[in-house]
Amino acid sequence: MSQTIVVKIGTSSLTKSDTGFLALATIAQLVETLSQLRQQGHHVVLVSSGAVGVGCARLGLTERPRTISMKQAVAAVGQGRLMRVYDDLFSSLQQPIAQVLLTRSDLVQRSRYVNAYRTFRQLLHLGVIPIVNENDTLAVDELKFGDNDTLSAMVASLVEADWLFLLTDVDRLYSADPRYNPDAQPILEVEKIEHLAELNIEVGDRGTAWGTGGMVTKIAAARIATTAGIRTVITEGKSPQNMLKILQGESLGTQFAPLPHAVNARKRWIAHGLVPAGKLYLDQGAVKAIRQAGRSLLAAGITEIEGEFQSQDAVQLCDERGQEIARGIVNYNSLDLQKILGCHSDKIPEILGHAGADTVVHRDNLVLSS
Ligand SMILES: Nc1ncnc2c1ncn2[C@@H]1O[C@H](COP(=O)(O)OP(=O)(O)O)[C@@H](O)[C@H]1O
Ligand SMILES: N[C@@H](CCC(=O)OP(=O)(O)O)C(=O)O
Repeated sequence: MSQTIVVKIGTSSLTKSDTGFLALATIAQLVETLSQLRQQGHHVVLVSSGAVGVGCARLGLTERPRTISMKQAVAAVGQGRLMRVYDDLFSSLQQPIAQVLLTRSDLVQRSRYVNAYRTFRQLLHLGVIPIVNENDTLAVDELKFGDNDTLSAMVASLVEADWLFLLTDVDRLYSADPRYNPDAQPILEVEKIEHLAELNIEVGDRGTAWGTGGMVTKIAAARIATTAGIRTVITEGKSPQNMLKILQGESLGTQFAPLPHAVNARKRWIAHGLVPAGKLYLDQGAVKAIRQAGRSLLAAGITEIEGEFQSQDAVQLCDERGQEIARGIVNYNSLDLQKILGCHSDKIPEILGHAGADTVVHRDNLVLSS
């Protein structure tokens, strides 16, 4: 059966850690594996990091740039070279590819999100492998994916993928960073992403010198993807052919099972496409009504708000401890909400001087966090 497969490969797998040069054997194997998946009839998207790493190698820089302008300039050098290598290798296997550079803002507006979806579907329909990266050269700091693990999960959700493979320089997730903890235990399967906290996994604060985010962002990506009904696998980048075995049912890497009841496309956009502009703190009753009974949020259940936002912006709904329990589109701006929080809905017209929506966040615009 034809499946949609998104594969993300990190800088740590694409380049040699000692020289920064391209890991050509790995890239060739990746290209062969992805072409094979296409020949088997699957739809394939590659999310490839490496623009900054390859750009640095090209310019003879020995460490990752620190300033934004330098990083953006270096990425412009590296992205072109990276695509040239991919195109040479894929062309020798008669596999057409396309470059898709995304910025976070491309997914915030619903119409642009839907437009991106249509472009991906068309490329996949044509049998092309889109190669995606963040548009590092133009992305602005306030509105960035920041790491390609998150980007790949959002792309997987956008294209309604069945699988997300995160290829990295470790063979799977461990109970702690195996680089510093020789006793770290391998984790083979995560049945429910909500149970991950119980495993007490130590992820450190970052990955390799060239990677961005380390395991933290891979786990965040798994959270986004599994919520969208996508099976997610963390596995070794230097053996991309293992993906074929995993698709045949072999237990390699760490596999995160998809949630059985994936949220619909619009709610996925609310949860991950939109960037929250504020926080609403809820009392226990409201948390229970939203979490357990699937109700809308009313002004009466809000105890405090944070941030300046407009009506129809996305906001985080948090419990009393500040833990996010859901996200949604708010029906009031922050100034009005400040006046009506804690009040019964009947009192809203009197307080504001005009009739407002009955709900602060309607349940159709509200998505529970996993
Ligand atoms: N619990 C953990 N299990 C496995 N690896 C971990 C863990 N915590 C941190 N890491 C580190 O994450 C690194 C991979 O992340 P990163 O360097 O960002 O790779 P990539 O370039 O593939 O995105 C590994 O090399 C490893 O040192
Ligand atoms: N967009 C950046 C990569 C960002 C990133 O997440 O890197 P990595 O952790 O190596 O996957 C680049 O192409 O260099």
